[in-house]
Amino acid sequence: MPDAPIEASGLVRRFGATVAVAGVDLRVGPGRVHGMAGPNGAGKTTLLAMILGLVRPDAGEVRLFGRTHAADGARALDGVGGFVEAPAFYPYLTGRANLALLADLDGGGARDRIGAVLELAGLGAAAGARVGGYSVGMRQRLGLAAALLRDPRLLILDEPTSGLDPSGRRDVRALVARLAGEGVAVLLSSHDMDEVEDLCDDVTIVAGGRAVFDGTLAELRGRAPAPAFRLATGDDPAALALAADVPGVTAEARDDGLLVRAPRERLDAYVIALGRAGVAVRALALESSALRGAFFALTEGADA
Ligand SMILES: Nc1ncnc2c1ncn2[C@@H]1O[C@H](COP(=O)(O)OP(=O)(O)OP(=O)(O)O)[C@@H](O)[C@H]1O
Repeated sequence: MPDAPIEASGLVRRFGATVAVAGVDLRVGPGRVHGMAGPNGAGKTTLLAMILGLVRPDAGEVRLFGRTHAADGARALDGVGGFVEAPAFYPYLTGRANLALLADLDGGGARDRIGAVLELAGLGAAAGARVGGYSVGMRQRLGLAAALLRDPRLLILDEPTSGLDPSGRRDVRALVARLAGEGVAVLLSSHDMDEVEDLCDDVTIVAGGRAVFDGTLAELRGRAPAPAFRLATGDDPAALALAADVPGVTAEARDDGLLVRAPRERLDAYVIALGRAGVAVRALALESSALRGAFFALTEGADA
C-alpha cells in the first residue's frame, strides 16, 4: 500500500505553560477532504503548522507520503502545498509577480503553471494589480493559487474560506471538491460546520489540544443530537402541549416563540398535528443543524 499523504501520531506542542496540542493522531488518505474543526484556541493552526514543518513538535511524528521533516528536510514537502494563518505576500508587487517569485524558489514546472493557477483561484482579472490593493478575499485566493503552484497531491489550508463572500466560498469549495476528485488529499481547518458538512469526507474535532472526535462525516452525523428549530405559532401553549403527544419531538418556550428539537420526519408529523389541531404555524426556521449540535456537544466543557 502506498504511503498516506498524512500519517501523524502522538503530536504534542507546548508554548511555555500552554499545551496547544496535547497528543493528536491524524491520518489523511488520497482524494479525501479532511476537515479540522474546533473552537478558538483549540490547537488547529498549531497542528497544521506542525504538519507543514513550520512548528516543531515536542513529541510525536509527522509523515507526509512516508517522509518526515526531521529526516528529509525540504523534500518532506515534495507534492505538498498550503498555508497556515493568512498567506503573506509582497504588497508592492502584483499577484502574478508574487507567484513568479514563489515559482522561482520552487523550480520545476511552477513558472509554467502561474496563469493556470491564477485562473483556477478566480484571480485571472486581478493578476496584474498590486497585492497591496487586494481585499482580504483576494489575498486568500492568491494564497490558494500559491499553494496550487506546486501541483500538490496534498493541500493543507488554514481556514481557506475566511474573509470570502458567499460566491467566493462557493468557488473555493468547488475547487477543493474538484481537486479531491482528481485524487488530491486536502486537509483544511474551518470554524463553519456547514462548510465541513458540505465539503469534507472525514472530520477531526479538536478541543483543548485533543481530538474529541475523529472519523467520517457519516459517523459524526450518527452522534448528532436532533436539529433544533425556531417555531412561531398562533397558540404557543397549545403547540407546547401537542409536542408532548408526538414521539421524538421536544419543545420548550422561548421569549420569541418555541424551540423544537426533532429529526425532520418527526418534525413533519408535529407540523401536521398542529394543523389538524387548528394551531397556525407562522414561522419555522432551522436554529442549529444536527452537525453543529454534535460540534457543540463534543466541544462544550472541553478546556479549549
Ligand atoms: N506562538 C505561540 N506562542 C504562544 N502561544 C501560542 C502560540 N501559538 C499558539 N499558541 C497558543 O496555543 C493554543 C492553540 O492555538 P492555535 O492557534 O493552534 O488554535 P486554533 O485552534 O488555530 O485557534 P483559532 O481558531 O483561534 O485560530 C492557544 O492557547 C494559543 O494562544
